[in-house]
Amino acid sequence: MPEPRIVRHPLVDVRLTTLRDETTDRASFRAAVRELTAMVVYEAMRHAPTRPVELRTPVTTTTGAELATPTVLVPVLRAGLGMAEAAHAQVPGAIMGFVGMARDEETLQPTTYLASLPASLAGRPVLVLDPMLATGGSMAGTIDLLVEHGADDVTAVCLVAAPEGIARLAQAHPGVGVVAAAVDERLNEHGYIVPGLGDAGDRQFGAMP
Ligand SMILES: O=P(O)(O)OC[C@H]1O[C@H](OP(=O)(O)OP(=O)(O)O)[C@H](O)[C@@H]1O
Ligand SMILES: O=c1cc[nH]c(=O)[nH]1
Ligand SMILES: [Mg+2]
Repeated sequence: MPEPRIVRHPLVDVRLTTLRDETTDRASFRAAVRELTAMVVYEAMRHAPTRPVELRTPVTTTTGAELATPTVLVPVLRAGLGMAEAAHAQVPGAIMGFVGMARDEETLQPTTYLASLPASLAGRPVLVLDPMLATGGSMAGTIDLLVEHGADDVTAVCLVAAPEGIARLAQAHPGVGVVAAAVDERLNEHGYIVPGLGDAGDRQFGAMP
């Protein structure tokens, strides 16, 4: 597995601080998720191949660029839904699939409740969007589904990752790259990232009953 790519930038640090602060309200939290997603997706697309396009400016003709292969974005519900629109704004031509995963907070095992994906993902770069990579179970399970659909070029795009999740993903899917805004210290005994930001789904959308 390639080394995780951590986006280092003062504007990233400021947004992360907003996310980590327990006094941040839900609307401000969602706004920081969107802003940070734009930065992390920008980095995730750094090596995307382009092809030349000829165009006219008001002054002359010139050569521009367009993405060579349509990207597929896959937010992992619920928390990844907050990243979807900002990622799509960065890559407007992308198509989007959806995976729903919920982690049992006792066993830490994820259950899939939704998989809406293009029939074939072969040859298409796929960015999986989930703010939290904790034990790595949800991300590894999502990528299992993508591989079943033929995916061969997958990047996990996260906001906060734990070393444990990165290691698990490296073992389960060694070809998958990780791009994140931060790699934190560790998981606690409840499987939460430390220092982390709490439950990214609850902080955006409210606690489930
Ligand atoms: O790496 P893991 O240990 O699997 O944990 C990470 C997962 O936990 C959170 O989702 P959660 O299950 O809380 O669902 P939610 O987005 O609906 O809150 C998060 O958004 C990831 O999907
Ligand atoms: O810290 C964590 C771990 C899993 N899921 C979250 O939302 N936060
Ligand atoms: Mg949650």
